[in-house]
Amino acid sequence: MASLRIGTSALRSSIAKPVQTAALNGARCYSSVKAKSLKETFADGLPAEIEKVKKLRKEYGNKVVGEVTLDQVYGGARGIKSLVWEGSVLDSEEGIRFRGHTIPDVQKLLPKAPGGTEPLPEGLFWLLLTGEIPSEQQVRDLSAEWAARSDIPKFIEELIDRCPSTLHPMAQFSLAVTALEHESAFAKAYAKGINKKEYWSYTFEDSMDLIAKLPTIAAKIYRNVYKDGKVAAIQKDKDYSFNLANQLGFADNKDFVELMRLYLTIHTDHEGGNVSAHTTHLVGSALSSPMLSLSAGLQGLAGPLHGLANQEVLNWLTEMKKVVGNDLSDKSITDYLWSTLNAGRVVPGYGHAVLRKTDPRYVSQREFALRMLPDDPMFKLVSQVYKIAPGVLTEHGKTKNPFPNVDAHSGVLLQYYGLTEANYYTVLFGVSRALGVLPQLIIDRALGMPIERPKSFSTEAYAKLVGAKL
Ligand SMILES: CC(=O)SCCNC(=O)CCNC(=O)[C@H](O)C(C)(C)COP(=O)(O)OP(=O)(O)OC[C@H]1O[C@@H](n2cnc3c(N)ncnc32)[C@H](O)[C@@H]1OP(=O)(O)O
Ligand SMILES: O=C([O-])CC(=O)C(=O)O
Repeated sequence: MASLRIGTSALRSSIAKPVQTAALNGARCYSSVKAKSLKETFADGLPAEIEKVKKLRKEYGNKVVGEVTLDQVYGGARGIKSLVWEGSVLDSEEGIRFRGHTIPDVQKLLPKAPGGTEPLPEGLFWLLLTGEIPSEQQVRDLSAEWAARSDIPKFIEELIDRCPSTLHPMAQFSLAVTALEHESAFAKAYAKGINKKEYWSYTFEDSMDLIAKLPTIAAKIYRNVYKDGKVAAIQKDKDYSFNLANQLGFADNKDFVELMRLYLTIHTDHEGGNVSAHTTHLVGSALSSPMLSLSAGLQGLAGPLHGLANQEVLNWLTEMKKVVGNDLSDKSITDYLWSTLNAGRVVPGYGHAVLRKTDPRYVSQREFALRMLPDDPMFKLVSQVYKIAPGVLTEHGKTKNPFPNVDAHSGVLLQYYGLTEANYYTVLFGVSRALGVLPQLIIDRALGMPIERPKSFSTEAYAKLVGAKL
């Protein structure tokens, strides 16, 4: 472990040098381990990526990729192609593919922990950033590197300690991530004045530091709000998900640790247009640091139509259980669904802006539940809602997608293992989402993506544009 620490600090100090040297220095420091480092892998692939985009734009830059209707402008920009996102693409019928791989693919292909069954999210981070499936050694090295970078500054701990327990965990989380700005190598280097070509290297270092520190921050919030405030130290020889589970206080159950590995893998990335990804990208496009960019993304994730829906689902199911008791008949669930809809509320965990079928992230969690907790009463309730809700929502006639999304299932798995505090759930989603949005931020800086600035018009101006008289 000592050699790793030397490796990390040397890697950090190397970032003031030209990009290629920095990457090679990083690799040399890990030479005892042999496997090619993540930074080196990314740096090696970068010239070809830059060339690919340059060529595409030179040869096809003036091709039309779509048209925009007035309804799309007023309809939340649904379907408008205007973003570049390399890590994943979402198909409305099939669901997410990470660099071309489906969820069952990554469950099969990505390295697991010794004796484990679920993929390690470290591997998905590697895949999203480089497009390559990492070797087992590369994933072990990444776990070790994140563990080595995990210490959080004392003032961040004190900041979290000063938050009232009534402040929502997501507000505490984004507050702490914002305050990590203090540690940003990118912001410090930019203030000194650096060449644009070096932006990605500092963004990489900040992203690695940020990800490494999230479990301790997330656990501190959980332990402060719901337990005794004490957080276990990071175990430097363990993987990221084990450490998060351990710091939360649940690692004595190896099935919960496996759940964390699955959870942190599938919640990472959902192409670029969702609120948390788009916000992180947008804020980052102004060259705000990864810390400020992620914090903004987390604040979007904290909305009930986005990530917070997983909290809403468990609270809604708990309320439903109080009303229906053990009566899980079709009629009883149908009536409850209609009572929600007739109250002018949405059915949380159902519907999606892009998906038109059951979310494969829901399916993978359902499969986990069928294996691990088939008789849990709350899982039975979730299954019965899955059977009834699509029909009710179709009859209701509003939602374009009556099927469940990822958030319809996650809380039920967490509560089964004793993590029952629903208001905390979105923090776990946020830890995972960091692993999805930060690779793109590094790619944005490496490709020299510009500040984002779409055009807006007033209603009067649009009316004029379409030839309408108001
Ligand atoms: C990680 C994630 O972010 S996954 C999404 C998590 N969010 C939820 O589960 C919340 C419940 N679902 C929803 O509110 C929506 O389906 C969203 C926000 C996910 C997608 O929104 P949209 O793309 O606008 O959905 P859509 O085009 O189908 O909406 C049309 C109408 O159906 C309604 N609708 C959509 N989903 C639902 C639902 N689950 N229950 C009731 N009504 C719904 C919309 O509110 C809208 O009503 P309106 O015309 O009165 O405004
Ligand atoms: O894609 C979306 O709009 C929402 C979603 O499921 C996610 O961000 O994971």
